[in-house]
Amino acid sequence: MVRRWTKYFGQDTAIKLMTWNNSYPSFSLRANTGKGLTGADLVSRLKMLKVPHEPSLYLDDFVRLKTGMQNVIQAGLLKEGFCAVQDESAGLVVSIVDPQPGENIIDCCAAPGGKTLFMASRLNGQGKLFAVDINEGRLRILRETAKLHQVIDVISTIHSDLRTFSTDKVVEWDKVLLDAPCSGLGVLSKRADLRWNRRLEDMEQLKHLQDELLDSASRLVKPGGVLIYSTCSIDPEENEERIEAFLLRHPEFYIDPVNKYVPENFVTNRGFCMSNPVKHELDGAFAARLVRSQ
Ligand SMILES: C[S@@+](CC[C@H](N)C(=O)[O-])C[C@H]1O[C@@H](n2cnc3c(N)ncnc32)[C@H](O)[C@@H]1O
Repeated sequence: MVRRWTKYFGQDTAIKLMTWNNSYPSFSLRANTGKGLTGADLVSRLKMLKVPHEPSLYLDDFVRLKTGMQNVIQAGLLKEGFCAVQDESAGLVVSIVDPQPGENIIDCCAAPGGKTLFMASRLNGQGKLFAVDINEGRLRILRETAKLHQVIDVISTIHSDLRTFSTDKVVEWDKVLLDAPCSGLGVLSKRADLRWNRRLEDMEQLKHLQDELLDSASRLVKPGGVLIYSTCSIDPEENEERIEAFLLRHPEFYIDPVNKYVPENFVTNRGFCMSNPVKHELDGAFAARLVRSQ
């Protein structure tokens, strides 16, 4: 991992990344707008609880906490669906999907539902969100949380392997999100276990799966529709390289630069979104927005 980061980012950034991953992680909360709440409501609850917080620099309705998560849990804010724990890097992916009321959206690797629930809250009760996942237990969590967050009415869950689900489907979705299984190398500050478990061979298998899932997800996009590919990895082989390889296999798709959807300092020179723990003090994540031509 150290060799890989030094190769891709240089020694200075590699050291900063390791320092970040070894420090105490900060958390973000998203106010549940699906229940009619706002960021201001969340801020006033946190003030009442005397939990130190600051508003997100990038997203409305998100706040950052360095400490005090135990108080938030004990006060029942998560249990009552007042807010969700969600990193801003995940919020930025939803900004790139840009869900609009009335749209037909499919989340291809949806569980446990962080992004599904945020997207559902943006539909304002109009439209449909299909949540596919291979893991039934994780889909159950998604359904339970969707009820709690009062967004279940717009969500349908589908327990399936995306690769079989997509084979006999008519292309019909306005927007298709593929939040792919990945190494998780962007979230090591919160997932200390991963740094001991990841092996180089995993990376080869993951890249193969990511290509297969991208091909499957692309079958679901209607002409003129949008495919969003995201990971919580900062590794170029799981990100830019997967998209470049996909575009060679699928010339019917082109890159829609993400400048319209996220702040400029997240946009790469190819028009992708990249959050970097060292630069943005968020989890590392990647997203590409691709449009299917007619
Ligand atoms: C990165 S996680 C998704 C996180 C989720 N989007 C969120 O925001 O909470 C990847 C998910 O892909 C699912 N998955 C892996 N292989 C799959 C496949 N072949 N078909 C469908 N889902 C799959 C896993 O079960 C896992 O829940």
